[in-house]
Amino acid sequence: MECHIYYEGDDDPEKCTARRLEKFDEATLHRTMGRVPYGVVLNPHADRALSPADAEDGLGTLVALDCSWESAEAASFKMNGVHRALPFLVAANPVNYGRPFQLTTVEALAGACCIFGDRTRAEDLLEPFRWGETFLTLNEEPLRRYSECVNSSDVVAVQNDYLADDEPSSGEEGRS
Ligand SMILES: C[S@@+](CC[C@H](N)C(=O)[O-])C[C@H]1O[C@@H](n2cnc3c(N)ncnc32)[C@H](O)[C@@H]1O
Repeated sequence: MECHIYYEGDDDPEKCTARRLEKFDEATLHRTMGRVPYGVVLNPHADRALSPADAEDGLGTLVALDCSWESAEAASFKMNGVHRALPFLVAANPVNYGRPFQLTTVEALAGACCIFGDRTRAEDLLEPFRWGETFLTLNEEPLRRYSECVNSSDVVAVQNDYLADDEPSSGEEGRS
């Protein structure tokens, strides 16, 4: 699975996972939108959830946008391709540990590889990060279940199990 990243360069370079992926030859960074190849674009604003059915449409290419979350608005995702949102997965990085949906670029790419059944590629992507393995451990069950789905509707049905578990039970709201 080829990984390409459109790099905005507006986030803390010390914590930027895209630059580290480039350093370890795991992804190609692009600073010009026109150079980003066609592929499955990991876009949290997309209407449809990523599923194994998208693997072929992306022609073996995954694309992410590396920028700060402040600038990751819908209009920023102008890359050419099949736009898909990742289903419920939790972050393992120290900044957003345990938070669902708001993943780093490497977590998003690795999660997508797992959903496409390419666990080895996911492990290679996460290898340069000290918390990389934790991402796979934390999300072991949902990643396996998503990878066994046929299409986006199935993925959303599985996701609903985790969303229900993630809601605070009555009486817990407001507790610190
Ligand atoms: C907003 S950037 C933040 C990058 C962070 N500064 C880093 O160093 O990794 C994260 C990117 O990963 C992808 N991504 C993260 N969470 C996602 C989700 N829930 N669905 C789809 N793509 C997601 C998107 O391409 C998004 O732009």
